[in-house]
Amino acid sequence: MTTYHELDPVEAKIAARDVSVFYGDQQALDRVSIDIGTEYVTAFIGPSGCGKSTLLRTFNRMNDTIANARVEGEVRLDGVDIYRSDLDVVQLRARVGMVFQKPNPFPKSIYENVAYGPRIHGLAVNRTELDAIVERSLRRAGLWDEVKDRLSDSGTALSGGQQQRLCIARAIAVDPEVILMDEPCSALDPIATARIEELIGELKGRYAIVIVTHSMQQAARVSQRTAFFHLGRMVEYGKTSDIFTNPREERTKDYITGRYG
Ligand SMILES: Nc1ncnc2c1ncn2[C@@H]1O[C@H](COP(=O)(O)OP(=O)(O)OP(=O)(O)O)[C@@H](O)[C@H]1O
Repeated sequence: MTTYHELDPVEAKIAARDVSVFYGDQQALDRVSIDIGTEYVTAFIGPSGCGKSTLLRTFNRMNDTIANARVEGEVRLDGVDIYRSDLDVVQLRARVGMVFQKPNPFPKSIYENVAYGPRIHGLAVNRTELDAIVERSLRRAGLWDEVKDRLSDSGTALSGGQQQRLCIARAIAVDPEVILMDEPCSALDPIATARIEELIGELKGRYAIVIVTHSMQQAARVSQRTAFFHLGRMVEYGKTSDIFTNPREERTKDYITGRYG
C-alpha cells in the first residue's frame, strides 16, 4: 500500500514518490511518498528504527555514503530527479544542507568553518565578500554576537549549543534551499535546545526545513507539518495541530498518547 497524503496545494520543494530503502536485504523504508514545502517546518516523528533518518538522508543522497544502502522510487528537488546519474552530488548537498545529531564542526577556526563551503563553491570573489557571507551566516544562525570577537578561535572550543549553531551557519553559508536536521538538539541541554528551536522559527519560510525529532513536544513547538512513521511506513502526514489533537490513524493516536515508542 502506498501512503500518500495530499497536502494543501503548496509548491513541493521536495517531492518523494514511492521511496523504498534497503540496507542489504533489510528493508528500512516502504514506498513513502511525501511533499515538502518551503513555507513550513516539517517534523518526522515515530518510534526508534521506523526510518525517519533514512528518509531524511534520501533527500540529499547521504545514503550514497552507506555501502549497502539502496534507494528505489523517486525524489525530486524543484521537479528534478536527484538520483539522475549525471547529477552533481556536491552541488545537491549545498542546496540541501544537513545538520546532524552531534554537532560536528571542522577542527578549524570559527571563521573557516563557515567560509569553507562558500570558498569551494566559488560564492565569493574576494575576502570582503567572504567576510560578508561569514557574518551574514553567523547572524542568521544567531551566533554572531557571541563569536564576532573570536572568529579565529577553534570551532570545537565552543559550547555544544554554539557548535550546533555554527553547523547551522555552515549549512546556511552555501545558500541552501533546504535544511535537513537529524535530531539536532539531542546532544544539547534545555537552554541550548530552546535557542535552536527559536532559530528554526526564525529560519522558517526562508528555507524548507525538515527536522527528525524524538520529542513530540519539540515537533509540536517547531513544526507546522508532521509526518508519523512506523515500521518503515509513513502512517500519517498532515498539519502538526491535526496530528497531535485529531489524528486519523489509530497508530498515530497510540504513539502520541505514549502507548509505544
Ligand atoms: N547504515 C545502516 N546499515 C544498516 N541498517 C541501517 C543503517 N541505518 C539504519 N539502518 C536500519 O534501518 C532502519 C531504520 O533506521 P533509521 O535510523 O532510519 O530509523 P530512525 O527512525 O531514524 O531511528 P532513530 O529514531 O532510532 O534514529 C532500522 O532498522 C535501522 O537498524
